[in-house]
Amino acid sequence: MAVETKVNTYLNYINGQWVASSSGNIGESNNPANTNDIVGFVQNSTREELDQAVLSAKSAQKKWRALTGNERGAYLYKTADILESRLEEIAKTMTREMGKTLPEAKGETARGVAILRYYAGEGMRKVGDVIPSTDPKAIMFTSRVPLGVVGVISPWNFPVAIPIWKMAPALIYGNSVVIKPAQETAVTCAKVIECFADALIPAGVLNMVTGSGSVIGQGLVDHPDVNGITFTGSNEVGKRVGQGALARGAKYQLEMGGKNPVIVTADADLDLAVEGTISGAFRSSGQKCTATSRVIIASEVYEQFKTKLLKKVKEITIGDGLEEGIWMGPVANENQLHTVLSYIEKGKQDGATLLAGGNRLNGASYDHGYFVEPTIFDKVKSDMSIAQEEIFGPFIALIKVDSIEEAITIANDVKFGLSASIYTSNIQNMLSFIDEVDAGLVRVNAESAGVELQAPFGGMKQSSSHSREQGEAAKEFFTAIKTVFVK
Ligand SMILES: NC(=O)C1=CN([C@@H]2O[C@H](COP(=O)(O)OP(=O)(O)OC[C@H]3O[C@@H](n4cnc5c(N)ncnc54)[C@H](OP(=O)(O)O)[C@@H]3O)[C@@H](O)[C@H]2O)C=CC1
Ligand SMILES: O=C(O)CCC(=O)C(=O)O
Repeated sequence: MAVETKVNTYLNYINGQWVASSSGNIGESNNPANTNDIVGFVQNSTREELDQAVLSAKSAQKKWRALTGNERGAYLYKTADILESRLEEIAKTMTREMGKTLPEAKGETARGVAILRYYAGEGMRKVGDVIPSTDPKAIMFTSRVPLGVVGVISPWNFPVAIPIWKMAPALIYGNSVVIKPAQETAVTCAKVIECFADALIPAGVLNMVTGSGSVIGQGLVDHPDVNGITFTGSNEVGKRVGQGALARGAKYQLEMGGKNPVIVTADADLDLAVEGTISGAFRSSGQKCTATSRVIIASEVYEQFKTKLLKKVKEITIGDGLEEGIWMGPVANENQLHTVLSYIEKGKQDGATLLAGGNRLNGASYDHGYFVEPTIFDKVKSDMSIAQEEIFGPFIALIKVDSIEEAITIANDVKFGLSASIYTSNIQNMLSFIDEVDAGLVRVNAESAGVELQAPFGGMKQSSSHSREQGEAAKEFFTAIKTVFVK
């Protein structure tokens, strides 16, 4: 619950109470479109608060798991209704806190509502199978039990959808939760938690502790009473989270980076491909793990595609995402800005040609924000760092190829394997791509970003811990299977 001051201060939510951190230390959450705008103050918490949250989650979980799935689902339905009634306000907070445009933020909040309803319904679906035993007098079946306390570590790029797609399945299957959201978007997360609190979720079942990744995030990873950790964020931190959880035998799930390719073949509908490239690469300022970052184009249509792409990129309006008519907002923070600008320099140094963008935007409404132009590099080789490393900004690399085989080889020539897309009208191209591309999400004649909540989501190679989130797949992580033999 917010404390009424001029700029609200957001508290931790522990054991059903909104409480300040004993550190007395609060941090500012700023608007990346205008850093003078303070969105709220959030707690920089200590390990003690984390311990209290885990303790209350542990004791509340026993009663929570004893409820029927239907009863747990009722809390999620109620939370969904409350979130829906606050959609506009929470979406605006999201735009102010991390920069994506208001229509995108509204879409994401609506997606949060839909995810809650999906998992509320999951409380009424089957949890096991009957398996024939070799003993004719026995019955054998599987059942599922919750893990216990689940730690959620979430990033700033989807501040409503990602926390919800982790918390909702954790809760419906009978786990209790401690969430540590990215400090960057802790205000938006606090508002989501308010919706659960207003739905009267029992005390201790859901807890939020804000603070730094190295203290609260690492604390969750190391805590002996946290039985499962679900993480989305960078590869570097994700690997540390996985290693920490593995070291003490906790279950873990990691969703990390991408370097997602779009292949454009000679027979593709080029207008459609350009539209999908622009949307996949530059929506949310390219800050999606599923964003397009490499465009691999058949030599026959390379120049034609490039001309159409350059024309379309010029139409992008950049500014404060709260303003009408703005298509692309700022990047989320100063670090992101520096990362993007440094890759622009690297691209030039490595010998690629800057085709469009490449600058931080200056002047009147841009001076207090982290605005960078949509950037396109030409003549990129697959071994250049701009073609290999996740940049997480409005940045694409164009690569020319002479065959579908070469296109797929280049598409796979990175350590990531999250999402991949192809634009083609040739069925054989489609089938080869679907079969051979290393990606957890394969998209044909559609942009690389775009996830449906009822389908499994996750990557191959270093994009994930090989697990899947969302849809029914979430059950695999948030429960443990028991095989039961009764005679
Ligand atoms: N796959 C994806 O969707 C995302 C990928 N990224 C990638 O990561 C890059 C950097 O973004 P950044 O925000 O720094 O990502 P991080 O991986 O640092 O942050 C993700 C989450 O992990 C937390 N965290 C940080 N350090 C630790 C730790 N030692 N132990 C446990 N949790 C920790 C963060 O907390 P806090 O923020 O409070 O420090 C945040 O909640 C981006 O440029 C992008 O490449 C980023 C976000 C999402
Ligand atoms: O593309 C999407 O909708 C989801 C992307 C995502 O999960 C992420 O960027 O972390």
